[in-house]
Amino acid sequence: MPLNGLDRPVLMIGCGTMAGAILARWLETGLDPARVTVVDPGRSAPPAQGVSLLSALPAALPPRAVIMLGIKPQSLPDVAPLLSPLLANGQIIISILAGVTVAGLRAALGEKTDIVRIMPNTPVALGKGVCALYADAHTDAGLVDEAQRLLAPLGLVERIGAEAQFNLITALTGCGPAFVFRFIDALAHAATTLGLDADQAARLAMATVEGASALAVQAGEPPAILADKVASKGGMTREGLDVLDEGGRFFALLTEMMRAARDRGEELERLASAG
Ligand SMILES: NC(=O)C1=CN([C@@H]2O[C@H](COP(=O)(O)OP(=O)(O)OC[C@H]3O[C@@H](n4cnc5c(N)ncnc54)[C@H](OP(=O)(O)O)[C@@H]3O)[C@@H](O)[C@H]2O)C=CC1
Ligand SMILES: O=C(O)[C@@H]1CCC=N1
Repeated sequence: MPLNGLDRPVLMIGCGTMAGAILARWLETGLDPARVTVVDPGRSAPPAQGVSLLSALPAALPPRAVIMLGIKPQSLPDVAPLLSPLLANGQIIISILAGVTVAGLRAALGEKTDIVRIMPNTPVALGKGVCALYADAHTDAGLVDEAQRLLAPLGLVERIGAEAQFNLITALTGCGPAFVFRFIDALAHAATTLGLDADQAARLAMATVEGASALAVQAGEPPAILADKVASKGGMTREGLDVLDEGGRFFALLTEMMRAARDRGEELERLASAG
């Protein structure tokens, strides 16, 4: 069965952590590996059996290919001049590059290119990711719908109306898993500092975050209310929450964290448009 009824060839240019996670999920949900070519000079083996691996772009690209840009934003100036002459109508470019706008991609790849800009995150590997999607009016609407169907097995796909919000959304969802991983680590570290065995603390922190996330998703109540429900009157939780909440410092710290990530996106955007 082709993935979501799509029978296009898939070309992945750069297949590291993020594009690799997308590919893993696509293969798990029915993408035929024989339809996939990965172009990645850094790889010594294809990411999965049946996938073709090239160390450089081929002389020609299939006319109806889905072309995923999985390189770092800093590699675009090297890749774009080689890719641009190979592009033709009917292909879809899907870019996962942080801080590179659709206009920036068109300037690099050609004005007539159909481009869908997405921001995935690594939990897509489990079908539990978030994938923000943006396309402008120059991209064929049918191709955008096709891209959206292709992304559906990755998790929550949300179409973004204003590209100006993309860097902030990237800070929340693209970078978000790293922030959550750090929080899990911090929970475990705190318990270890106060006397728990490190392995046990890591195990218990992980299971607590997994359970709390699952409950938050299906509870039908906002997380703030769920937190209050854990905090029994006169009990332990409130004492802990009061430390986090003092003077709004936890919210302030996370706002600072997200601002820093968002601002780096804006900086990457400026660097990309400066060429
Ligand atoms: N990591 C994440 O969680 C997320 C990343 N992104 C975006 O994904 C993109 C990739 O990030 P990430 O996966 O972390 O990075 P990686 O370094 O893991 O992946 C990039 C891959 O591209 C390869 N590459 C470098 N130059 C070329 C080239 N000229 N042609 C083809 N392949 C090339 C790299 O090889 P080599 O290692 O040899 O350089 C590497 O395998 C970035 O644009 C980032 O903004 C978006 C959302 C989340
Ligand atoms: O750190 C980065 O720039 C990329 C984009 C979002 C997650 N990783």
